Amino acid sequence: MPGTTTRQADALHQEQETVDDAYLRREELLQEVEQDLEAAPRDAVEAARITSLRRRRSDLRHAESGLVFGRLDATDGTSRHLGRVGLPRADDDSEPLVLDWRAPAARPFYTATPLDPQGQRRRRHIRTEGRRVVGVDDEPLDAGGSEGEELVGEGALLNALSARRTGKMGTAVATLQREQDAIVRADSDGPLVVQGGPGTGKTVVALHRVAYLLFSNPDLASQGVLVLGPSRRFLDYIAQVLPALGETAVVPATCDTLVPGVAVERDESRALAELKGRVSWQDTLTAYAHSLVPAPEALHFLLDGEPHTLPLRQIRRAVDAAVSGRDLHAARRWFVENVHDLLTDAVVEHHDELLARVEEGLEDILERVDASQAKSDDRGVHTGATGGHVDGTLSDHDIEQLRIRIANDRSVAGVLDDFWPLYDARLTLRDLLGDDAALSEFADWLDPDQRALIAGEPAPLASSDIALLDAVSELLGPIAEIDDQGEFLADRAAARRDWAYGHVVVDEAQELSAMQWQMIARRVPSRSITAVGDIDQTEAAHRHTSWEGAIAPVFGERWRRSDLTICYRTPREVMVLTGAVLAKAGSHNEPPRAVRDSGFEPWTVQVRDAELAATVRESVDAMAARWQGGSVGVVAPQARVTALREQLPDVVVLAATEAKGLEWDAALVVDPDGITTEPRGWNGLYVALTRCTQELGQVVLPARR
Ligand SMILES: Nc1ncnc2c1ncn2[C@@H]1O[C@H](COP(=O)(O)OP(=O)(O)OP(=O)(O)O)[C@@H](O)[C@H]1O
Repeated sequence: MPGTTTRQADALHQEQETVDDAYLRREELLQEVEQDLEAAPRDAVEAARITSLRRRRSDLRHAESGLVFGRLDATDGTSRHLGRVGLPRADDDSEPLVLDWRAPAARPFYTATPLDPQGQRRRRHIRTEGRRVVGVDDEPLDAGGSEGEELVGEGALLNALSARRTGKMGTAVATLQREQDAIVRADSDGPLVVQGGPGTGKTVVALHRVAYLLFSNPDLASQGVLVLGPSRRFLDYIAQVLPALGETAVVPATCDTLVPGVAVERDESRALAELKGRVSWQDTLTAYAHSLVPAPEALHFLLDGEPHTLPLRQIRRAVDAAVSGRDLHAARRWFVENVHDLLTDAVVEHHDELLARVEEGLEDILERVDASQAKSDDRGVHTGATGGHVDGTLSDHDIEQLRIRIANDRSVAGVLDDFWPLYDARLTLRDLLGDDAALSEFADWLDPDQRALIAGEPAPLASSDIALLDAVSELLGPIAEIDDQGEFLADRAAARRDWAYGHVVVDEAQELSAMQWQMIARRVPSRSITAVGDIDQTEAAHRHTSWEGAIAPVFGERWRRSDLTICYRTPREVMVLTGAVLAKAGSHNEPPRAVRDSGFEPWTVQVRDAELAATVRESVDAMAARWQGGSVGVVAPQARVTALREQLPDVVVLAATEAKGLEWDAALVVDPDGITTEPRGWNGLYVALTRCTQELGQVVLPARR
């Protein structure tokens, strides 16, 4: 229809003008920020302003794509453009040229429907390639509607979803759906667990939530946000999806990298990973750390050749006072200071006794000398702070000097070190884990075989040791105060094990052991946590089958749950296969509903072992030809991966474990039965089947006996 084409051309033209204005305005704003940044900070207020300017610069620089992606036309005749960052007009008072997607006024863009138009007449998605507007998708919101209109901006969404997958994760900021938006903007008090099946946008939601929280809660930038992902590859996503995040207040990490200066040094069996992830370790380690508090005894010191003894009674009191509510090293510091005081008192007392004895002797002599002379001497009065050096008693200053000398005395320090040594966290953990007798005392919930398994492990750290090490480090406390260093908050936070973050986001949260949850809880005293995951994709050794089982040991009842129910990745043709697989995995959940058809029926070829290699090669080549410009991936049982990789050097070949979180246009699942016999069983196959955005092929071998 020519009329439609003209209207479309007009719309493109009109939006191009806005987009051009927006890029110009962004340039101006960037220049202003650069100029402001040239001035060196003079004080703390200035320094905070500089930090916020840097953040603004980073936001502006990284908003190159998606600078403007939408428009809302209200029923009152006003309209607003939306984009990745807000762009105020030069005369700050009027409506911004572009509204930040995170601003409250932008919300109807993600939530308005014809049934609930929220004062809006039309929603427009503006598609751009670079700086060029290539399309607009309009959705009338004033035409009334029916129940069950599930998708927001359907045209733009389906367009985005059918785009080729290049291996890089795209941004979904323009097409976030209602149930996703509700989670992105949810309150951040207390733990929020988001359950979503494959392809429901859990990672998308988690990362956009970080951006939203930082925008809506400026204080968060000074506390930092920890984003925990399953792997380095996930962490790279952060830079791809929300590039501006990485530079300032966000610390990306995996559970294995959470303790600064410590890395995983070896693999471990699933049996050991499961055992060492149990929450019972928290009590075990607490009791073990407590056993390191020394048993009180009288302490003997030698100062300036003089012996001094602090009796058992005093030491017991000092130890008891020190340990209450403190970690072991803080208690030790408290105790040591207390002993320095006690020792100072003892020396002063000793000095006074000596003096008194000298005075008694002197008085005998003085009685024999002229009484008037003795009177004028006035030696019997203790003048405290001022007269000490005159009359032989110690002044406050003398006592302070004495205390300093005692605090720096090597022999005193030696006695205290012997009595209450400093503990290295790693050696302490090793001492416990490597000692069958200690394990039977402090971990009586382990049976003898389990103890032997743990005590027989080599010293280098495995992944499950990191969470145990973190718990031990917390119980011991730092040996000395740590200096905060680094220009950006993210650098300073990452360098400290004891940094208290304002919020923590966890992706693939179903994989966390109870001890890893403890490790996270320690880092966010406010418990402001967003955890996204799919309990049905659990791979970790603990194999939790419910969020209650996974979370309750650490958070009890104090957490909320939200569900994502729509699958944006995997097409309907494939998702219908997954219900049976999920049931075989023992899940009571339904797979998520697919949002679209791909038009490709999943296919299966049966081969004998001898034909496997050739069939896989052929299938991959055919898929690659069909999905040019996109991606093809192969998922196979672990035991076949090496051989397949040699045979297909140009294709990604992964075990089901490694494929979690990834997606390709086409996926070839090799030997699905073999995948179900791996430790993850049917859950592994569920992951494998849900990796494609368009086409699924399966190469099946004869059933095993
Ligand atoms: N609202 C959206 N708009 C556009 N694309 C989206 C949207 N939500 C999700 N997607 C896309 O769907 C795909 C799946 O998203 P994502 O990887 O976040 O899902 P997931 O739930 O983490 O999946 P998995 O459980 O398999 O790891 C990605 O390509 C993502 O970009």
